[in-house]
Amino acid sequence: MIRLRGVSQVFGGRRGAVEALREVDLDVADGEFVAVVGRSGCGKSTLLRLVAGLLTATSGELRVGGDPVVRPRRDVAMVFQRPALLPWRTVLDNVLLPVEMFGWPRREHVERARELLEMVGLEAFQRRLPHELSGGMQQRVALCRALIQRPRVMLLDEPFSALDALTREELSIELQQIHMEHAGTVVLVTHSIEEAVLLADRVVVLTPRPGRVLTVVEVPVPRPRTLGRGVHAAELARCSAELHEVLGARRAVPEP
Ligand SMILES: Nc1ncnc2c1ncn2[C@@H]1O[C@H](COP(=O)(O)OP(=O)(O)OP(=O)(O)O)[C@@H](O)[C@H]1O
Repeated sequence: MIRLRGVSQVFGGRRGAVEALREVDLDVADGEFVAVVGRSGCGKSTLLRLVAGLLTATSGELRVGGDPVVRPRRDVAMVFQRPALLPWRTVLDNVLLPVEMFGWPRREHVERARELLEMVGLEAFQRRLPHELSGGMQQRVALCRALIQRPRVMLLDEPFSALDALTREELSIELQQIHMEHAGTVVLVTHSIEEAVLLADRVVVLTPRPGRVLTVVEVPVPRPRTLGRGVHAAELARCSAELHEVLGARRAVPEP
């Protein structure tokens, strides 16, 4: 589904070039959930923006569903750290925004938008404005806005990092449910190892800038996964420990 071969990204700037990614190879299968972790500035968001077609790679090959990525695609949706809802539109109309942008018939999609809002517990809020909602509720609306596209690929760029710890856990569990029900391919950028291990089939660790794939940790735990003392807690803890070790070990290496 997603295939990166030798993908490098160099940003030009007045104070010199910044090499964000170097020769990244990565495959993400249909329906797979992959998390990307790494130190701040290692190129995680850049990687997502490349897959989304918001940026063109300096070099290398990038394909989604077999096609080279040259621009944003309708079957690839992205959710950012901030929900970026339009403040003057109701919750329902925010969810329907992609429908308008793509020129799809509104009437056929209103029911689907309501179903999505119901799925995340916001059916009673569809006529409210974004400022009447908490941060967690706003991010749920942003998830619904992405899902209305029926994307084959969801790209999530630290979607829960601005939320408090409990809301973040709640939304992680909801995201797992969404992935199980919609069976799409998901790439999640996160700073949280626990979140990555709870949600992902594989966790890709990038090196500090320039980002390269340092290692990939498999999480061989069936879903639904639970936080805390579930039957698979020991296996999830083992994966977390492995990732902490890999990321910690890199910190001990002096920067060149
Ligand atoms: N448009 C741009 N122009 C110039 N440099 C950029 C641009 N976008 C990103 N960079 C640089 O590329 C590097 C990687 O940035 P990126 O945002 O992808 O990292 P990240 O791993 O997502 O960071 P964080 O975890 O802090 O969000 C950084 O050094 C950043 O300053």
